[in-house]
Amino acid sequence: MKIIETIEALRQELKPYRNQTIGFVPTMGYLHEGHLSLVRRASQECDIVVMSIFVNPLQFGPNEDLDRYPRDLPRDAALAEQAGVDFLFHPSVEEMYPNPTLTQIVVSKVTEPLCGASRPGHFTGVATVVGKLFHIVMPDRAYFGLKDAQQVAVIQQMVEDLNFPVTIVPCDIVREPDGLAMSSRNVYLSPEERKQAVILSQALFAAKKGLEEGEWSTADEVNRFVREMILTQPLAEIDYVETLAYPSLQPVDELKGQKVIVAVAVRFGKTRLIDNILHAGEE
Ligand SMILES: Nc1ncnc2c1ncn2[C@@H]1O[C@H](COP(=O)(O)OP(=O)(O)OP(=O)(O)O)[C@@H](O)[C@H]1O
Ligand SMILES: CC(C)(CO)[C@@H](O)C(=O)[O-]
Ligand code: BAL
Repeated sequence: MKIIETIEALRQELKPYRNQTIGFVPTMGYLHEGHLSLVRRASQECDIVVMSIFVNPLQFGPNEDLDRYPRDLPRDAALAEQAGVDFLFHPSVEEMYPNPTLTQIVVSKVTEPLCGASRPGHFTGVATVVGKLFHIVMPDRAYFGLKDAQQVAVIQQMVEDLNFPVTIVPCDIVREPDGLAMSSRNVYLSPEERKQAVILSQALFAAKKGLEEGEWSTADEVNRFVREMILTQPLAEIDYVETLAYPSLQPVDELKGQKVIVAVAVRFGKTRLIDNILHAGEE
C-alpha cells in the first residue's frame, strides 16, 4: 500500500489504472470494522482500492469536535493495508483547501431534516469535499456506510444532479456485539455512557420488529415508542428521533407500503451518536 499526501501525486499514481475498476472509500480515519467492511467490499468488486483519510474542517460546526476528533495514522495505515487498500490518500488541510473555499456544493431538500437541521452547513461541507475527492480519485465505485444514511442520500442526489460518473454503493451498518453501531466517536464515551448507549440499537431493533408486524400506522407512533425507550436511560439527551421516507427524507403520513428510515441522534455527555434502521415497507 502506498500512502500519498498530494493531489498531483495521487493523480500520477492512478494513471496506469484508468482502464481498470477503481473503488473508493472516503473516511475521516480512526478506522474500525465499519470502515474496513467498506474496504473489503470494495476489494471484492474492484481492481484497485483507494481510501482517503481526511478530517474535513468544512463539515464541522464552530462548537463541534474538529480539534479533538481522534487521529492515529500509523494504526490506520496498518489496518487499511491488511484490509486491502492499495492507495491511502492522506492530504493536509492546506493541500485540500489552499484558498478560502469560494465554491461549494449545496444539495437541497434531502439535507433539510435530521443532521442537516442539527448541524447547519454540515452537508454542504460533506458534498463539497466528496465532490473534490471524486474529481481527484475519479472512482468507478464509491462505498458509503448506511450508519450515515442521510449522507448516502445526499451523495446520491449530488451524483445524479451533477452527473458524476460513479456508482454509489451503500453498505450495511457494522455493530459491536451488543448492537451499538461502530463509530470513531465511541471512544469518547465513559464506561457508564457506553453502557447506556446500547439503548439506541435496542430501541431501533424493537421499532423495526414493530414495523414488520404492522404495529403502528403513523410515523408519530413509531417516534413516540423509540423516544420513550431511549429516555429510560438517564444519560441520554435526544437531539432527534424521526421516521421519514427513504431516500427522499420527506415526511410520511401513512406508513403502509412505504420504505422508511427511523433515525436517531442522541447525546451522551459531550458525545453525539447517530443510528438508524431502514424498513422496506412492502405490502
Ligand atoms: N458502523 C459502521 N458501519 C458501516 N459503515 C460505517 C460505520 N461507521 C462509519 N461507517 C462509514 O465509514 C465512512 C467513513 O465514516 P467516518 O470516518 O465518519 O466514520 P465514523 O465512525 O462514522 O465517524 P463518526 O461516527 O465519528 O462520524 C462513512 O461512509 C460511514 O458511513
Ligand atoms: C464522507 C466523509 C469522509 C466526508 O468527509 C465523511 O463525512 C465521513 O467520514 O462520513
Ligand atoms: N460520519 C459523518 C462525518 C461527521 O460526523 O462529520
